[in-house]
Amino acid sequence: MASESKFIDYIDEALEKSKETALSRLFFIHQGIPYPITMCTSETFQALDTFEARSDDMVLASYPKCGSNWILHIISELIFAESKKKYEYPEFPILECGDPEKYQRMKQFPSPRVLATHLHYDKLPGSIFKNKAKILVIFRNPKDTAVSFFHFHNDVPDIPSYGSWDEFFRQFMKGQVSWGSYFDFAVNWNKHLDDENVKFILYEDLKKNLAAGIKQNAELFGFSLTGEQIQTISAQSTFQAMRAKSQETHGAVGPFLFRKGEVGDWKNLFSETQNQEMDAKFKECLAGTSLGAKLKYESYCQA
Ligand SMILES: Nc1ncnc2c1ncn2[C@@H]1O[C@H](COP(=O)(O)OS(=O)(=O)O)[C@@H](OP(=O)(O)O)[C@H]1O
Repeated sequence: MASESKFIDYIDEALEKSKETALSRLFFIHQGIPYPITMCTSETFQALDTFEARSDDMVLASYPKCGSNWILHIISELIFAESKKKYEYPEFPILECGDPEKYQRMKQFPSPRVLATHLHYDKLPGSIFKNKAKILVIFRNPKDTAVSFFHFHNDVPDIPSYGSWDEFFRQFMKGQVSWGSYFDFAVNWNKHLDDENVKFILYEDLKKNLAAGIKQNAELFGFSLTGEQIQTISAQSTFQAMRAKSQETHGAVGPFLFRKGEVGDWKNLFSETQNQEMDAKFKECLAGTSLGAKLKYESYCQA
């Protein structure tokens, strides 16, 4: 039965498709990047070229498992605080997921529209830049990102599982997971973090100081909120608060999506060899870069 939430309906449909999909058949490649056939189609990618961004669209760009649902929640609370109207997602918020007609329907949606995406920078529709939509780029340290990704596959009963953490790690390092390589995604974004209309936020910073992160997001998207409103949103955006409501907000997958919400969980899975391999990859791709410094790798991945 269809629920009241488009969000939950979409997730349930994707889970239903996942049940019949073996890991070996999960991906299709579009412009060199693997995407899950349960969420993306080449027809939708083709239609995405016709998507017209607006200058007041709020674009949330992240690699999977870096906290997009957290930021989506914060943004909808910011909209609620200012408009007093609950922000209902008229479509599943990941821009590249859904049926090809979604971009036609989106033309009718009132502003502001909130669009999340896991697309790499160079795969984003050109109208986002042409029409100067604001983009918030969310990053999380690669070790916790990989661990979160692995658990999502292996904990959710209907999503194809990997044989072991070691197998997942090998595929993650090769970029043969949904939405491709974390490191390609990062290298691509590294050149654009100082572009006009682009702001960066780090999962670990948000975790350390939620109120400051919420304030920063509010400023980027032009919300003027009181300190009290920021505190209220902070209380509703903690991991515990979001996990407690996750079934209501995200359906059956909720408790798996809001799994642990910690920094440093990688220490429970990474072997010494895997640590060395990822440290070397980080060095090769990001050492000495602006994003490399912003990720605070020594603090979050080596301490
Ligand atoms: N409020 C809050 N505080 C701290 N951490 C949070 C919060 N909300 C979501 N999360 C954690 O974000 C991870 C899921 O990331 P995404 O939402 O980007 O996942 S997805 O790619 O859209 O499937 C996933 O990380 P792990 O718990 O490590 O698996 C979520 O728990």
